Amino acid sequence: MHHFLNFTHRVPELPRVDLFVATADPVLEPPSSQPTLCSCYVSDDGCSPLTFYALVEASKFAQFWVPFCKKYKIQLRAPFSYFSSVATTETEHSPEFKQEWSRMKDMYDNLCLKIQHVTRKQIPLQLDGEFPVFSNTERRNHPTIVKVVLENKDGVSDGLPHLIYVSREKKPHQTHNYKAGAMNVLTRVSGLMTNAPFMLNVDCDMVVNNPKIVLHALCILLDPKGAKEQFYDGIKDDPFGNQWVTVFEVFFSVLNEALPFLFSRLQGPHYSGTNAFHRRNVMYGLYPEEIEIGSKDFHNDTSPSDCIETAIQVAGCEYECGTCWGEKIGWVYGSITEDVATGLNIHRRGWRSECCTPDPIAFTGCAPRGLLSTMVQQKRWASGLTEVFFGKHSPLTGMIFGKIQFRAALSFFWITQWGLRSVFEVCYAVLPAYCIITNTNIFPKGPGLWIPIALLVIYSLHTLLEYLQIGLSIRHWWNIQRMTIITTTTAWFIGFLSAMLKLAGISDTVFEITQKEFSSSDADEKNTDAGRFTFDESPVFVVGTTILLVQLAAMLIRFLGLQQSHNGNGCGIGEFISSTYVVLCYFPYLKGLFGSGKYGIPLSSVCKSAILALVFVHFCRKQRYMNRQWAL
Ligand SMILES: O=c1ccn([C@@H]2O[C@H](COP(=O)(O)OP(=O)(O)O[C@H]3O[C@H](CO)[C@@H](O)[C@H](O)[C@H]3O)[C@@H](O)[C@H]2O)c(=O)[nH]1
Ligand SMILES: [Mn+2]
Repeated sequence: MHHFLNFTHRVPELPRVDLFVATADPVLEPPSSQPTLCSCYVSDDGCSPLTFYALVEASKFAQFWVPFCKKYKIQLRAPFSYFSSVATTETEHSPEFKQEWSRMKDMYDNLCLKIQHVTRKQIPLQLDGEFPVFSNTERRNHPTIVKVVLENKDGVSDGLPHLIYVSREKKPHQTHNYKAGAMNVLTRVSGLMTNAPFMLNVDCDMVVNNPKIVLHALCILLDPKGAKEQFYDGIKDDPFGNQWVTVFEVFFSVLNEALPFLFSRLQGPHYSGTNAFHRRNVMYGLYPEEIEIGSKDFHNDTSPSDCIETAIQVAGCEYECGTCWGEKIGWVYGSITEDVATGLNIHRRGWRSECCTPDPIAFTGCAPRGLLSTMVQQKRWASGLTEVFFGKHSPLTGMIFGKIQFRAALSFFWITQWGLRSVFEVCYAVLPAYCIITNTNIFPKGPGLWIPIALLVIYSLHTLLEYLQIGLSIRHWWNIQRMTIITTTTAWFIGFLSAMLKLAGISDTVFEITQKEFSSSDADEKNTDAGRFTFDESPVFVVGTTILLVQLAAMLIRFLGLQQSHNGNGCGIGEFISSTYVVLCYFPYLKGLFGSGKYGIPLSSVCKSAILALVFVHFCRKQRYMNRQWAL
């Protein structure tokens, strides 16, 4: 990352950029991944001496690594990705390069080893020297820690940029607003220290893939603003549906295109929380018409270490009390998908956003690699989006009272109804089973049945073509179809329920961090886990198992002939096909019923599901009985 900033230093007429990295948990987000993105402002919500240690060590490494990259014009500057991609030593390189290359490789391996040892507690972290501030801290209870890890004192244009570690103050009973809170603290701290007119924020699980991204983005930003992300290092065929390939290919590019035939041009892609550049002024709540391009000079000449005292103040718990932070200024509070809420809030002021898609792609990131982390993430999104849907910053109010254009509002509407939609998805998933049990129908009989069948076939072919067109496999397509059914009916449903509990004032939603699963390709081959479904006792799996058991019970009832006798208009083949389709989607769960260890659904979850399924069957049959009485 350093080099971009240097790049911008070297071209004096370009404005500067402050880079924010958020990290929150040294266990789920192992710091060994962080040196890959050496950065300007690092927020550590975990208040972890480990993260700080990793940062200090990484910055030492950077002093050798960055000159090496510059000398040999290396594009992929994240050492993690650079050294794991093969074919670097062998071919037609000069002996000098080879020698330096292996020296860098040794240094990097050494760095990783050091961090690993400390992570695995093989070497205790000495809390002396730089570290005593961490000695009496708890994650949820500690004063602000601000450390200047690197400082480019003399403003050397070729030197490394400032690197600042910030762990904002936490008090046990004070809400800290998760990532949004962290970003707002960085906005203020950076405002004091460097105050660049633009800022780039990335999550700790992102890797910079194209060192020229800042230049590319600035080109756009000197007009509007850019946001775009892609994922690297995914599992083949995306078994848990996390890579969002078609979403980025289709949805984002559509949002970004000028589609002249309908209304006006869209306002641009949604802010998705990471890999985005913002104007500082936008984050300060300004409207487009309040800004005269280039009129305001953000420059300040103080050096970061002069501002530590003030920085500690603005990173304190009480600083925001009674202010507009999280409301009109900065990242918006009140939703655990702060990105959508914040994006909406920016668009409603009439700003436009734009995708920046240089070649090679600017950022690569890490998508959850297992079912458990997928569920955590999807559940959080469903809760957060539901909070936005019913909250003050909903797309509807944005359109009516703000400047969100009609079609932009529709796209926000589409995304924020994910949680609510799950209620319908669950109903649809159990409806065929209901029909089979009660011997009723939802589909027409005879030739009329061809209508829903044709719809299903057309839909499947259409989506399949979308995948094949961009070179994805049929397997990939099916994985996505299946995971769509599974996540919408389980994780989203639980997420929706927890958002409802929050709205009812019963409990609060919690930002559960997704595990960052970095793995190199050779580890992946040995790792038989890749792509296999694993389960735990989360309620998410109870919902899924219940849906499956309900279908199985319905089929059993049908085969045992326990359905009520036909009165000419009973359940037909359509309902049966639908129910089979649900079972097909839930096939990994069926295997899970018989699996053992983490590959099996825990007995307690199976029992809960069985009880729920029995209750469902019971009510179906009671319902049928009541219907019959009513008919008589
Ligand atoms: O209290 C917290 C919680 C999280 N984070 C950081 O937030 C980022 C995103 O968390 P992660 O667990 O990686 O969630 P993802 O589901 O991968 O994140 C997506 O969804 C989030 C909203 O739900 C957005 O904030 C992210 O930018 C977007 O990539 C990470 O850098 C965390 O360190 C904090 O700084 N403080
Ligand atoms: Mn993430």
